[in-house]
Amino acid sequence: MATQYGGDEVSALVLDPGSAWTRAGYAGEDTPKSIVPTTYGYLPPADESSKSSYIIGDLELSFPRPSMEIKNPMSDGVIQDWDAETQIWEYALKKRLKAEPKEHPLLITEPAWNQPKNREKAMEVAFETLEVPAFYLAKSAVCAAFANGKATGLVVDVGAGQASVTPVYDGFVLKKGVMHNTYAGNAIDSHLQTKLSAQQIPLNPRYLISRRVAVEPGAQPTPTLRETKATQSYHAYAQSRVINEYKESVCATWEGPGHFDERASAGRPGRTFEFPDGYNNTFAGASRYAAPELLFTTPHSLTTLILQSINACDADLRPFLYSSILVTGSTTLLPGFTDRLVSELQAAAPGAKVRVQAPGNSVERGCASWIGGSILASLGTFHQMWVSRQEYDEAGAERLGLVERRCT
Ligand SMILES: Nc1ncnc2c1ncn2[C@@H]1O[C@H](COP(=O)(O)OP(=O)(O)OP(=O)(O)O)[C@@H](O)[C@H]1O
Repeated sequence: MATQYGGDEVSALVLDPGSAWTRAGYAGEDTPKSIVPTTYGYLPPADESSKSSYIIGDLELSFPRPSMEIKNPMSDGVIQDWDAETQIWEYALKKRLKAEPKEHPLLITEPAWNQPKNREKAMEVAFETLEVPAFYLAKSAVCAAFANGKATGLVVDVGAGQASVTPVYDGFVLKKGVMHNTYAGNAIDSHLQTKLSAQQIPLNPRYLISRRVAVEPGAQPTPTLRETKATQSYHAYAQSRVINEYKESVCATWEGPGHFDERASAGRPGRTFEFPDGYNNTFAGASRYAAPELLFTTPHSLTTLILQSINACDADLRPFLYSSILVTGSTTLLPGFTDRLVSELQAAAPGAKVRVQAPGNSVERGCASWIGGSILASLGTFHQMWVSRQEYDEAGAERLGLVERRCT
């Protein structure tokens, strides 16, 4: 479906920058065609006459390069390094999607806690660098609600860098109820890394292995390793990829009621996993359930975040929010997550009618913000909402006011 813009029918572009993945595609489509890691490689200038360069993309990061450092332009869900982020946007839109941003309006999603200066900067990059004809910033949580056919609800998003809770009412964020913290996928990964190292599992990443030798379950692996000049940050990045695979294949959330119980989990089946260097074993009990516990047991657990968010909203809205919780973000794909969330909330708010909606399909769960942005930007009425290039040019020093006024 195309968006009416300036009398012409052109599809808008939709860009959803996340801390793990930057998703891009055409409005009206079901899924983003371009999904690029937000983590990138940085090559410093070799000498005074050369320039630094950015290495972007899964494949490009599958092997180390001398002096390439691995970085991430985001912190706290918010863009900090605009030079790098701009390169990632250009890569996602031009190289991967093969789109020409000059010809399409662009909708970008943002977290509900984004700061005005950062919003202005996103608009500046869109108009000045990507040279788009029109631009809009939409709240990720509002988009995630739309993707699930809702204009009102409590959006609980657990991704890589952060977990957030955002009340959405009639398509608008209720700002006083926005809560977020960093207990999400990356925090689970760090916990797993500590535990796996304590078990003497070497976590050799793929790039290091020149030959793998089959070993018995639980035996130390005996691969032939390559000599490389990988930086420490590249090695850590490559290890984090292995931990991610382990987590996604082995880990689960203890579904409750109550916290993870070592004895109760004793009869549960384990999961077999083989590391790239050949180490393999069947992992059960704490190896599966302990790390995801941190979502529910830290002082700032997801349950606390949700209660704080609901209690910050008007009392007459609270029952409705309890009964329209929507979970999104790929960390919520951990088996047992939704059951545990329901059980924790029922225990913490007895009497409240708790209902949690979680799309079954992993793409819908991970890409909900993008999908909602795709729906929003393809609505016939949306063309009235875009900030046009003319408005941007005319606003001059008032650009901050323009983005704050128009992209509410
Ligand atoms: N099947 C799975 N089980 C558990 N965790 C998963 C699964 N699939 C992906 N993840 C984790 O989800 C996180 C990525 O979440 P998501 O896809 O929502 O990214 P994002 O939108 O870039 O994140 P953020 O919300 O932090 O910006 C990673 O930590 C990844 O390991």
